[in-house]
Amino acid sequence: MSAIVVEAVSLSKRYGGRFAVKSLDIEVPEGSVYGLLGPNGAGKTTVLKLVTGLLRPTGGEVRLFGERWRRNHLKEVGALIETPALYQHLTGRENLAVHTRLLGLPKRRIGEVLEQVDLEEAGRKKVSSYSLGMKQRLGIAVALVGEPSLLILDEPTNGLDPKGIREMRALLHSFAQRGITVVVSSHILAEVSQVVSHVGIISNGELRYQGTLSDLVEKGQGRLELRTARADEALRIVRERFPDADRQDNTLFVPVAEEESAGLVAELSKEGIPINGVNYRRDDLESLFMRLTDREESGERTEVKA
Ligand SMILES: Nc1ncnc2c1ncn2[C@@H]1O[C@H](COP(=O)(O)OP(=O)(O)OP(=O)(O)O)[C@@H](O)[C@H]1O
Repeated sequence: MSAIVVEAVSLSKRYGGRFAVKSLDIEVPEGSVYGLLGPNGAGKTTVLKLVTGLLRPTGGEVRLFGERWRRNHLKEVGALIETPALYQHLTGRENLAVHTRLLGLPKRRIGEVLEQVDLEEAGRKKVSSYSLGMKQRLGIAVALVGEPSLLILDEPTNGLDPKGIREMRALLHSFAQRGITVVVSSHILAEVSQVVSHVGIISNGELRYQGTLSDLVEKGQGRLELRTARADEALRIVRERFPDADRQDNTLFVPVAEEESAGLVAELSKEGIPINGVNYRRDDLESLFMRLTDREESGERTEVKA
C-alpha cells in the first residue's frame, strides 16, 4: 500500500455559523493525481487552504507526509491557490527570479521549471502579454521552483480554452510521471477525468465519494430502458419487484442489474406485454458526478425516443 501524503481527519471549517467544510476525511496516496471535485461553493478552495496552512481548521486536523501538520512541511509543497500572484510588468523569468532569490535556490531552477511548463521562449516576455493559460502555467512554475513532492493546484483549468485545458492536462500528466503527487481541484469533472487516478467528490462541504476513478465508474448504476405501447400496464408489473421504476411516455426506466434485465424482459413478454425495444444504460461519469453532488439532470432521459 502506498503512503498517504495528505490526510484530512474530521476536518471542519466554519465561517460564522456556516460550515464551509464539515467533518471531511480525505486520503491522498503518494504518486496519485487526486481530483478534488465539487460544484462551485462546495468547499474545495477551503480544503486546499487548510492543507496549505492559509486557513486554520475549526475542527479536526490535516496531516502531511504521515505527520501532524507543521509549517516546515511546506518546503515539500508547491501550491497555486486561486489566481497566481504574478508581477505583470516583469517577464516570466524575472518573476521566477524573485522566488529563487527569496527561497535561496540556484538560478538554474528558473530554466528548469520554465521548460517543465513549456514556457522557455515566453519566459523572456512580460507577463502582461501572456494568455490566461500561460499565466496559469507560470503560476505552476512558481509552485514547482522549490522541487516539491506535493503539488496543490486550485482549479488550474478554470477559464482556459479547450487548447489551454489540453495543455494543462498534459502538464498534470507529466508531473505524475515524475512521481510528484498532485492534488487538483475542479468543478468540471470532464476537464480532469483523463488525468486523475483518484477522486474526492465534495458537495456542501461534505465528502460524497472517495476512491479511484475506476471504482467510481464501476459504481455507476445501470438501468434498463424498455419501450412498449402498453407502458402503464408494464410499469405496474415491473414496480412489484422494482418500486423505483419510472416511465416517460412509452419508455420504462428500471434500475436493475444488467444480468437480471433479460429475465425481466422475458417476464413481461410472458405477461403479454409487447416490447418494442430495449436498451441497457450505465451512468456515465458525468451523470454519476451530478448525482453525487445533488445536481442530477433529467436531460439524459430525453435522449431515448419513445
Ligand atoms: N472568507 C469567507 N468567509 C465566509 N464564507 C466563506 C469564505 N470563504 C468561503 N466561504 C464560503 O464557504 C463555502 C465554500 O467556499 P469555497 O471557496 O471553499 O468553495 P469552492 O468549492 O472552492 O468553490 P469555488 O469553485 O466557487 O471557489 C462557500 O459557501 C463560500 O461562500
